[in-house]
Amino acid sequence: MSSSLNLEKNMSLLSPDQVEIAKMLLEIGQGHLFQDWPDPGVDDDLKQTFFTQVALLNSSYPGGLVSYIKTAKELLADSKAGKNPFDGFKPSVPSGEVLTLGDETFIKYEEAGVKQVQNAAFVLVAGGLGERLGYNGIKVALPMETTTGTCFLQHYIESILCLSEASYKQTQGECQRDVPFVIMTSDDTHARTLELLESNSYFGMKPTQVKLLKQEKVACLADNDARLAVDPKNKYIIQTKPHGHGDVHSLLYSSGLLREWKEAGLRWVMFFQDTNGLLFKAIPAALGVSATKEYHVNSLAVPRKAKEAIGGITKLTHADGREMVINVEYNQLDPLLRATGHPDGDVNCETGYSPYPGNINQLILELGPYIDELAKTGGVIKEFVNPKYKDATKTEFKSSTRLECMMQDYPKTLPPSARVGFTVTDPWLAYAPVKNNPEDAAKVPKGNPYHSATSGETAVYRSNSMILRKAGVKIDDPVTQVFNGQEVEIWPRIVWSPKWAVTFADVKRKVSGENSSVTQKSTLVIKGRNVLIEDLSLDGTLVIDSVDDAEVKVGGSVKNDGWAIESIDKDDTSLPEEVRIRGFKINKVDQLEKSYSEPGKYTVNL
Ligand SMILES: O=c1ccn([C@@H]2O[C@H](COP(=O)(O)OP(=O)(O)O[C@H]3OC[C@@H](O)[C@H](O)[C@H]3O)[C@@H](O)[C@H]2O)c(=O)[nH]1
Ligand SMILES: [Mg+2]
Repeated sequence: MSSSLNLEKNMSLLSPDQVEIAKMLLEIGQGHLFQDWPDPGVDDDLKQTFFTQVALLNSSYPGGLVSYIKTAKELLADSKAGKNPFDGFKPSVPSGEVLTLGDETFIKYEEAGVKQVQNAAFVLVAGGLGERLGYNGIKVALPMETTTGTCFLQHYIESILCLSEASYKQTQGECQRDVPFVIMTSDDTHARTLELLESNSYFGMKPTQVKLLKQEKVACLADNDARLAVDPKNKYIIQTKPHGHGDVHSLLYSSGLLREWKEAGLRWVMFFQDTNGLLFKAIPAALGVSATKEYHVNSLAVPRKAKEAIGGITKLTHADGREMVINVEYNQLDPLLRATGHPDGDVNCETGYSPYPGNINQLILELGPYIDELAKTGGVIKEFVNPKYKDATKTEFKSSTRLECMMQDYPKTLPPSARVGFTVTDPWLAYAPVKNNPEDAAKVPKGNPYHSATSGETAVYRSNSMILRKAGVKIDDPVTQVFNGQEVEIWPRIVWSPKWAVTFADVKRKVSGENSSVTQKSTLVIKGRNVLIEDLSLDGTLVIDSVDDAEVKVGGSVKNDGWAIESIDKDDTSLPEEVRIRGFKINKVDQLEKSYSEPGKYTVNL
């Protein structure tokens, strides 16, 4: 009563739109928001800010606040009742396409995939703050490895550019379009992402080729009645929190981009996450799988260690016959298994891995069916709520909560006829995210991936070393070292630019001879496009660069003191944060640097 009285007294301050909003708030049980509003004349500016915020919360959510609160009430009631979202479903292990780098099938899919890249749009979800990592900058600005210092965003953009170039080369004569690249940002990341792009000339992309879509936060809920939570310090501000990466679907839909892409003849939308230096090694082959198997949805997966913080791809079969292959998020897999006759829950099987493939949240959707589905749903993804209750009565929350959604839940609303599949790659090939801070990473169970800056970087060297091995180079075994309390394998620091190779076929073409070798302490950096390695023996550091029109054949023997990986103290505040979160730095003692700035053919015997 007092709330609506307070509101009524303030009516004269409100525009007709604001009056509508106020009425709507009362109708959906949000009268408490006006409870302590003073008479007109006091805080009038703040009251205007309040309505501006509510209008934004209302317009940025499909169906507006009415729909948000309605869903919130339902989900909060389910949560209170302890209802299992997978009630009635039995999990089993699905079968998918398994790829092994370098074998015939892999090469075949890679080739098919490269052809399709020109028909793809790439979408990076990068609105997350990275709370678990605790890094102060945006995650896409972090160096993917510190041998060259290339940041994630640069690597992603160069990979997309080089892949699309390779795609046109394979299908000569067809028109060349600029492959679209969308980045979903949030208030936490938007300005800094734009700044990173602008200060680096978009890393070689055309600014028109890159679109930033900013997701808005959603309103927080204070209690089981879905009453909106206000800022404890300012009653005119509603608390907000991120809604999750699932927002990407409604944003793409409402932006009109999907239609534009369809009209331009595109066929695929590829989604990926902010920090995974390995991802592009698997993208061509995975896209090849999508094209060959005509998958509407293809999720990339890697073998998963039990309890690893990655979702498990699971086949769910309902008692009523419904079936779906879907990600079960890492916090839900164990309870689901326990509730359905697997008393040990989320455990490894005889392979040493969980039988459920690990979702790396790299999704390839076929554009046509994707648009059709979104036309039905408006891009709304099934949400969930995860309140932390004060006690077992579940009547009060420890802090406010909100609805969330995940992009990989997209297939949940698909009809049974939809072609949903997944593709599993080698564990070392496709996934090494940077998510955990050093303290938490050091606590990860032995044998499980750390998902830290330390493991993210060392995984790049491991993967490149393994790939060169497959291409016939003799690569020394790694040594085990401990940085920031994590035991990691240190392989030779081999890094190449996407210009040099975006597929395994590229690597094979550029490496020849039976006698190439790289010792464990070595660093090899290949920047030039047409650098051919033939019978090169490396024990130290070699950096090769060349202009695009130069072809440089490199062989012979290089020996120098090279670049050393050195331990640093993560608490040494005189070092940059990017270095401290790794626990090591590269000490560049000595190197051989070769650079070819004029077009031509060169044969170098070092
Ligand atoms: O609101 C958000 C939240 C997150 N994100 C982005 O979404 C991506 C993933 O976010 P997180 O790192 O928090 O995701 P999580 O680690 O919790 O799990 C995610 O990745 C691993 C998979 O196995 C999981 O199934 C998937 O949910 C990041 O690129 C992040 O920037 C948004 O763009 N908006
Ligand atoms: Mg998260």
